[in-house]
Amino acid sequence: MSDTILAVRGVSKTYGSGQRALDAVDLDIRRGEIFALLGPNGAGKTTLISVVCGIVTPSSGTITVGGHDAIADYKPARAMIGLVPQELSVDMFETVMATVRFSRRLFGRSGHDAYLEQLLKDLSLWDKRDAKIMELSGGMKRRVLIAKALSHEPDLLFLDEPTAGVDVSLRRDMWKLIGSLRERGVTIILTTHYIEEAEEMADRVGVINGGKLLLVEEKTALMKKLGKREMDIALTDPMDAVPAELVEWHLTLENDGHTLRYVFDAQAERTGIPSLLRKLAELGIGFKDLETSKSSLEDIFVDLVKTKGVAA
Ligand SMILES: Nc1ncnc2c1ncn2[C@@H]1O[C@H](COP(=O)(O)OP(=O)(O)OP(=O)(O)O)[C@@H](O)[C@H]1O
Repeated sequence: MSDTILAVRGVSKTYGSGQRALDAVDLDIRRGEIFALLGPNGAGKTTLISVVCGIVTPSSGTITVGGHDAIADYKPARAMIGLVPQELSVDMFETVMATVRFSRRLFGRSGHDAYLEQLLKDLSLWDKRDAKIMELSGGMKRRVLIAKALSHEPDLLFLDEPTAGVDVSLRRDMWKLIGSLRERGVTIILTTHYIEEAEEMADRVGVINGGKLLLVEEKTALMKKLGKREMDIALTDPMDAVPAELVEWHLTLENDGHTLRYVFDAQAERTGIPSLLRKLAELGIGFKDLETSKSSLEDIFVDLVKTKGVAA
């Protein structure tokens, strides 16, 4: 079994309107990973999902899902995919069970109620199986969309903005749920505006903007490579300005002059910390505490925006 479940090669899409939504995208998704596709509004995330799912035809390029050509061999390719769309796409008057059963049949799979029962239980929907969708809360409706997408036992699940507009506790529930899906062996691609979400969930992160995939990296490597560290020096006596003798460290004064902040490259061989501390001692500047912190994926994204021109 190949390790690559999805291969996107040179895929471009120009809509009839002339809008170029995807520009020569290459992407390999590994079996079993959680991949977060990060990008601002209009970056091309939904279009990328749509071409893989056969909803939008690419202008050029090829897509292979589990070895099947997603265009020439559409049916088996599509059967391997579950799609949780951004918007609610269910019949409000149907019951939960009828909705997932219908979805399963659409893919030519019948019976196997044991699977659906377990699925609804995993999604905490079993008690609501006979309720009409319109009677459910917003969070439950989202879970129905996931149940629907998983009804035919796909290998690859797309979640388009899984937590857009949901409150913090529901977002955390959703993250837990996504984690448990991965444990069941489902490969997951999620799109998100929330960097926190990518940071929490993803094994790898792709950043897309203007239809171009700007970067694909292991999340931890990305954070390590592009990460900066901060060191806050809590001063014994506050100061009005950074002394001229400390100019080479580009320090900033924070916290009403009580804290000196030093930002340094976590990967650099020389951090500059020992020499800075020596200099402080030389100048007789006393401090009570030193605290270092790592940058988040959010800081990294903001940096990328600056250096690669990703419009945030
Ligand atoms: N059916 C369409 N016809 C014409 N242009 C479209 C169509 N769908 C999307 N676009 C355009 O293609 C570009 C990419 O849109 P897409 O929906 O893929 O972005 P996105 O990253 O999913 O954005 P969001 O985060 O807002 O959902 C945008 O400029 C959008 O206006």
